[in-house]
Amino acid sequence: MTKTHVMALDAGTGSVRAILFRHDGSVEHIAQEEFAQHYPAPGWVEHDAVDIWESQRRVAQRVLAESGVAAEAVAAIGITNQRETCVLWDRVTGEPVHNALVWQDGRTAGFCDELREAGHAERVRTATGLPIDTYFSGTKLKWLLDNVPGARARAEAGELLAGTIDSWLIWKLTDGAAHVTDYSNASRTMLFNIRRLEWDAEILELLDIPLAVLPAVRPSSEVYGVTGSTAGLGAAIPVASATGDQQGALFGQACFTAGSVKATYGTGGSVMMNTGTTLVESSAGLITTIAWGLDGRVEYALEGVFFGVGATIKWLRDELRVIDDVASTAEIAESVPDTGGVYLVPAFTGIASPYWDQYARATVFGITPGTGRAQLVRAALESMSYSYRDVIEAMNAESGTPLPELRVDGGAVANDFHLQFQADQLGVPVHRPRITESTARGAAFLAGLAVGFWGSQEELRDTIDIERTFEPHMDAATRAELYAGWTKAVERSLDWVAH
Ligand SMILES: Nc1ncnc2c1ncn2[C@@H]1O[C@H](COP(=O)(O)OP(=O)(O)O)[C@@H](O)[C@H]1O
Ligand SMILES: O=P(O)(O)OC[C@H](O)CO
Repeated sequence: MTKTHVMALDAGTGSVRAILFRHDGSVEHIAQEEFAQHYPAPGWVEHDAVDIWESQRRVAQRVLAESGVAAEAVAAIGITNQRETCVLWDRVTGEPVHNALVWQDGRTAGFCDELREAGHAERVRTATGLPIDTYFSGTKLKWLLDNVPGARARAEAGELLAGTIDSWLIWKLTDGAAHVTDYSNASRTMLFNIRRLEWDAEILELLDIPLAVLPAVRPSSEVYGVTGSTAGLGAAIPVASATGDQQGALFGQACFTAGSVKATYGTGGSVMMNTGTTLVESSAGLITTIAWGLDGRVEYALEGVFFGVGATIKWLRDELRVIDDVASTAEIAESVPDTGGVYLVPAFTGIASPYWDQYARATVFGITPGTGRAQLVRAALESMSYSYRDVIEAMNAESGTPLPELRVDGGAVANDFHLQFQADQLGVPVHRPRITESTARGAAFLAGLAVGFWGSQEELRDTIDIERTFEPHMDAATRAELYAGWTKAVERSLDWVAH
């Protein structure tokens, strides 16, 4: 049968999606499901990996059924996923030995302190491009091996497999035939040497992690296997790409040349700059990471990451319950001229780039008797723009070339108020593409390239169109004054943590 579509599976932090892309890069259909978040203790965040798999399988089946596209017409499946989240499972039964520890989970803070105090930070950063932080998978995997009864012995006996969500999904999709990850996901584990392109034996020893549990590291665009009966899709479809979602978005926005940048606003978020085949070290709190492995080589990126982005908006809805739905926040924010001096620092699970403090917690400053829901909602939305400005200024300083414009994507870019404020705070135009699921678009193209559905990545560039550009309007004095307030609020937050 003629191949007409590629399916992307986007396993995000808050929801999973299956998206069918046509050959011209347009979207045929999207199926999406949210899944449960588990908070077993303050600062701990877990997902049930079986839940993720079941939801992912359901949306894959649904996207075919609802669109009427035959499974045989799907040229390939590409995976893109929340990164760092760690699963450990039994290689025979396929049962996870514990809930997955999510990237937001901070339970390994004490061990991270020990590693830093023992002087390992520089060695880890040089090898992996990462600061020692609870965010990355390495200490999560150690926690599972140390704390799940019998896990370490079973891992050493070769009975258990570990991986990030891409590995877990590929293993399930292929009926256990492939235990692999790609370079971009491997580079988020704090266990992978991004210079030598192999698991780092010294760090594995330091964290007491047996090599036998880890997946093989493969290019981001390659046929890893075909879908089996567990997936229930009705055809053996090649599983042909894996990419961490932020790197997927970099690819999906066609940021193929060194110096090109995109910003993604999901549950968490990221600003990422392609640095080509050059591994650039940051002295300003940015991460050095692998963008993708493709065409026989890896390319690198500089990244600033954010833990509290769309998660902050969901917190207003689910925990504080001051809004009914996230989409209403734009109108609520616009109902007041400003926040009245209120700043929300969204450090719910610590602060990442460029400050890196795993003990920071969210704070709200500047509350007065007149502060109400609208000011708080507006402060939450504005916090995204300020955080991204922090990182983009660091990138500008490091690259020596100020960013002329910003391409954005992810769920929260549906919010016009937010993008206007982002343009105002950066002082450059912000471009929103028509299809804001860039992560999935990247995964689809990487998969399509592996099976010859698309002939070159340049074809992707031609399929992107800008739906709206937000031009900066704010006067320089207001822009500076507002940002100065943010800077003070972040400093105070960090001080509070220290004392
Ligand atoms: N209109 C909106 N305004 C603000 N935030 C939004 C809006 N729509 C969605 N979001 C946020 O976007 C996030 C979902 O984005 P998505 O890219 O799907 O994330 P993920 O891949 O992490 O699941 C949610 O956290 C939600 O709060
Ligand atoms: O699921 P998202 O879109 O919030 O992305 C999460 C990041 O990959 C975490 O590093």
